[in-house]
Amino acid sequence: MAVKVYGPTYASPKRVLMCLIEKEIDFEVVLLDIFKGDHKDPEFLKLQPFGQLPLVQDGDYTLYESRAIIRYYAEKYKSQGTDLLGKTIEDRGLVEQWLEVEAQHFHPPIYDLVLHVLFAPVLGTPSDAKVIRESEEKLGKVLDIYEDRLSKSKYLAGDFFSLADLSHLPFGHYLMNQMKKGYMVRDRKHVSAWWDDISNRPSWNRVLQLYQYPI
Ligand SMILES: N[C@@H](CCC(=O)N[C@@H](CS(=O)(=O)O)C(=O)NCC(=O)O)C(=O)O
Repeated sequence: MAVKVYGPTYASPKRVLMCLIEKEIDFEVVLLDIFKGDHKDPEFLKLQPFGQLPLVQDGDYTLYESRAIIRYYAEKYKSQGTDLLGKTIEDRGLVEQWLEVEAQHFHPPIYDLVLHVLFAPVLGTPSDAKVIRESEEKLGKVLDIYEDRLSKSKYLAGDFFSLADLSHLPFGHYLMNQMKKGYMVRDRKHVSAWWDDISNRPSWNRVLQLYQYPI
């Protein structure tokens, strides 16, 4: 039975879709419309009490939190498709480190930029120039650390593409495209080369081809 992925058009679920494609795992999707409040429907909340996307259903097994889901499938199907976790426990430690860096340091400022630059005009919520300025400054400092790391290592965890790199694509795509802030990457030579490498993977282009972002 195929894995069911809820909310494929949104950014966080795209982490899951790319992982499933890299691991050659069949999936089907359930389209939901956040702007219509589908994710706050009582029936959905029974499955995902935080009312966020993605959610996956794999038979009787249900999982949410995109980074937990990609770790689960990368481990469950370690010997199938692309190895996204590295070969040694030391590799794995670095994959986990950079996954956490993405969640704790890269994601918060970029998420604030997405909300205040892209979603605010559509939702009629405030677009706070101070938040935008501070988020860009925070993200710039994070990308400076990435520039140093990627001057010594082709990918974040080492010489292999991993979940850590994959996890950056859905919101990095917003930065490079819809938000028109690609200069933050292009001004950093090694980050720029890394972004071109990971964003040109056939799996990511397949995700973009199948499921357009709502904004
Ligand atoms: N930590 C969660 C965050 C998921 C999340 O924020 N999803 C957004 C959609 S997107 O920002 O990823 O495109 C959502 O459901 N937002 C609706 C809401 O938070 O009410 C994960 O990684 O799965």
